[in-house]
Amino acid sequence: MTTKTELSLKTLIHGEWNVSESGKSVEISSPHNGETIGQVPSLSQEELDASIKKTADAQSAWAEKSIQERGEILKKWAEILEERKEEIGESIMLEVAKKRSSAVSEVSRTAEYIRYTVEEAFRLDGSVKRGDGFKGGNPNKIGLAEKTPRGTILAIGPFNYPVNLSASKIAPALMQGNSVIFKPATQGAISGIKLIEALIDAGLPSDLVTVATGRGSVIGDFLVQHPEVDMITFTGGTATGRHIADLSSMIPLVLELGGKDPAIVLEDADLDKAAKEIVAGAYSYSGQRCTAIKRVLVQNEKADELVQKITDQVEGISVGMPEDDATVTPLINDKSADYVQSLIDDAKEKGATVVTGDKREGNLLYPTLLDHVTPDMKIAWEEPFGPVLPIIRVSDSEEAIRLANESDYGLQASVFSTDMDKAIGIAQKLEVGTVQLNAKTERGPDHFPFLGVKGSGLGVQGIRESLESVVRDKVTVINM
Ligand SMILES: NC(=O)C1=CN([C@@H]2O[C@H](COP(=O)(O)OP(=O)(O)OC[C@H]3O[C@@H](n4cnc5c(N)ncnc54)[C@H](OP(=O)(O)O)[C@@H]3O)[C@@H](O)[C@H]2O)C=CC1
Ligand SMILES: O=C(O)[C@H](O)COP(=O)(O)O
Repeated sequence: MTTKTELSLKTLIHGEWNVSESGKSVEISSPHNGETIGQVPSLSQEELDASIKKTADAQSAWAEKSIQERGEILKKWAEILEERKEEIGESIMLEVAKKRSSAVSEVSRTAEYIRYTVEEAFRLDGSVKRGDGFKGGNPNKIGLAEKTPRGTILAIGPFNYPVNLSASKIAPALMQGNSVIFKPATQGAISGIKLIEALIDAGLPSDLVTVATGRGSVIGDFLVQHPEVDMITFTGGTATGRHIADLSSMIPLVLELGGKDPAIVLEDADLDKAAKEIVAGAYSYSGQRCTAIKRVLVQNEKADELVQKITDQVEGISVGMPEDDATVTPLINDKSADYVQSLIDDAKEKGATVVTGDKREGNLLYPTLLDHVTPDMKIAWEEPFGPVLPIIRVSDSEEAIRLANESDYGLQASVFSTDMDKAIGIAQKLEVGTVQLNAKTERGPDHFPFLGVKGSGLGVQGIRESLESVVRDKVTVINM
């Protein structure tokens, strides 16, 4: 069902589907075969400015609708996405070279996310306080602390989950009565437009969303600093996140950024289980997941055995094209592949052993396992976003904890041990958002809080947490 016809897509601007007034567009090609899939409008600052104002103006009427009415539209959105999952999945597959089955399941996962968001929003309430709860306070004062929308939310998504990580920002924002400026990743923008088409088809008033297509390097700073933007929720690289944090002023930010998740394997671990989880965690979607396992810290005594078990599995990973449902597919672009290759080359020059892989065809990198990686090598610290896993051998759990925490990142970590007390003790010392005991690092289930510390982020996502992030308190005091 691969679409060979080029699409000339319109974006949602001024409440209508349109191209850019300038006639400019950005061409989108498939990472795995270079074929042009289509063009998305490259919007100018003037166009964006007018559309953002219109979207901001539409917000108060939306907030006045009942939560039931908003929920009905979002539930319909989920239903349409489920109906269109093959078509939208195809688009994800072509745009970001994600294997077909994962691309389709990303759409179903998104529909579930939206449904849960609607249900969870019904359960969130404000609070009532009596004035005499504070010493010297007056019982005749009753404070009603309601949750009110922040206004207009700028949602910026990454390429690797162009539908799921966009909807997981847009759905909570709309459900809570906000309007949305959606900046999709350019590589992923076609899928992002299809996501919003489904939303408008579900009955959302079209001026409530502006889809800000165009390169982030051209329009990003303008969007981030726009005075009508009341909050930014962003997923992407740490450098971009820091840049956004520096530019924006006096507005709340939620940032989900990069990671360098370690898998700590203790001498008493079940090595078969650890190897299976580590391989799935490190190489799925070619390692292009913020939550991918990006280094293994294993105790010396068990390192040889673990490396052998991991190698056996890595050599069985399917490598190829997303249409064939291969696990490892070409990376998002040549630049990314060059960077991953440079990390491999640096490690080799400094004495690491290539156990398997280190083979490249254009931007297709074969799954690579590096052993005897040491802290002087870049790959011990930098985030590759590709299918390469470094093994760092450690003498004890204290060294593993120290190396884990010396990272600039702090998204997730895994601890493999059959001694739960010991594993929990280590988990408590790790400076990360989430620790997985005896399992790979991953975001789901999606209603769990999801956060990174240090260079991995700011604020919390998850369903309840995302809903809470897009509202603020509004207090009315009844003076009886
Ligand atoms: N912690 C998490 O939950 C996740 C983190 N990530 C991280 O994201 C990175 C890979 O994703 P990638 O898409 O390449 O990340 P980028 O940071 O390159 O881009 C993310 C988004 O930001 C936009 N952007 C670029 N410049 C600006 C700017 N100046 N102002 C505002 N927006 C801008 C991009 O637009 P454009 O595409 O047009 O450049 C894109 O929509 C990895 O580091 C990964 O770890 C990814 C997924 C999840
Ligand atoms: O972008 C990412 O990498 C995701 O947030 C991770 O999600 P996953 O763990 O479900 O792949």
